[in-house]
Amino acid sequence: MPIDPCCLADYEALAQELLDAGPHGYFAGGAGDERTLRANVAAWGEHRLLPRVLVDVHDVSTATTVLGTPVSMPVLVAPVALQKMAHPDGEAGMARAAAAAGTIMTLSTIATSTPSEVATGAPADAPRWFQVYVLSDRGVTRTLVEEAEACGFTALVLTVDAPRAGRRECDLRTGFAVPEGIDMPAVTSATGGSAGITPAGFFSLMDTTLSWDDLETFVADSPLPVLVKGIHHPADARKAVERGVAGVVVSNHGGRQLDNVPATADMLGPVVDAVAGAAEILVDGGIRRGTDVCAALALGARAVLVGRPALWGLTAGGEAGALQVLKLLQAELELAMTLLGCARVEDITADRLA
Ligand SMILES: Cc1cc2nc3c(=O)[nH]c(=O)nc-3n(C[C@H](O)[C@H](O)[C@H](O)COP(=O)(O)O)c2cc1C
Ligand SMILES: CC(C)CC(=O)C(=O)O
Repeated sequence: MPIDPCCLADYEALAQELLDAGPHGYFAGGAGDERTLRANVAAWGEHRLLPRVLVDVHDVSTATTVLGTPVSMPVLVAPVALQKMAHPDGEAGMARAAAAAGTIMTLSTIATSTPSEVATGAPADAPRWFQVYVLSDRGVTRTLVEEAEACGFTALVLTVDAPRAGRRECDLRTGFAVPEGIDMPAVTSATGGSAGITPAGFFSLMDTTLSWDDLETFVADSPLPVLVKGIHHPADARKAVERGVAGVVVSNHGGRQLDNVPATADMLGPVVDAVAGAAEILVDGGIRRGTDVCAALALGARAVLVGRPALWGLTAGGEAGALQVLKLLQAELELAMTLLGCARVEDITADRLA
């Protein structure tokens, strides 16, 4: 790496230097005018933190649990497609980095590795989640989910905010298509090949009829806990909980789907209130600092996920780079907790918001 990155933005700059315009635009870009993409980052900064002093902070721990699973910190790796396009280490490298950091990695349906390749390429006992896109060819989805269950993934994350791709103008400008040699097994199973496919191409595989009844059946049939990802409206969070989900991920897909929706920092509180403790609430979008993690927890999230930051680390240094990013966020979180007067994650409550 050309410089010693000292914050996540440094990794972002490194990733931009290393990637061609097409892949960079796909990874970095958002929908439309990218208002929501920018708002996601900015809005965490609007929730100001209010320290309490003279608290014993000689021994601060970022450890917590998510759905009962112990993790080193309330920061998980979000599902991100096409990771071998960032670095040959791909999803297995990301899974090893998450395991080394003591946290959970979520594997995308549109990954460049199968669930079993990831499971064999990373420590067997590390917790991993599998993100589910329901494709029109439901047999492809079922086979992938069964493979993930068989090789030890511990939860399913059903993404519900992406029946089509948002209007991603970076991809239109660069004419982005998946480069030769990058295979997505799910796409290949559904179509016979994945060379040269565009974002519109892979989104055309989605089952756009997906409904609340499907969610109910999916949860009832799943041997694993199910989280639903892409919830914006508090009433939808309640409906998901009524159908038995174990967790709700407040997410606008990193500003990549419908532009002009609120920042996730602003959607979180109403969802927390609506769910009232009946399921764990996670949030993603724009988390770039340990202080952002503190704000999310103070607003009632159990944990956050990071998408692009982990990808910048992977781009910059493969598995080692992704691990550095996760460790950096953990160190920032530990420092923020110390200065906020919170020795334990459960001490980060609404009382610490200005
Ligand atoms: C390049 C890229 C690919 C993504 N692929 C998926 C995916 O396959 N499945 C999914 O549920 N979300 C996907 N997401 C959304 C992320 O899981 C997450 O919601 C988002 O990145 C969070 O915002 P952040 O990047 O600001 O952390 C993707 C995001 C990016 C940036
Ligand atoms: C391959 C896509 C379906 C992945 C995705 O969710 C995205 O690009 O945001």
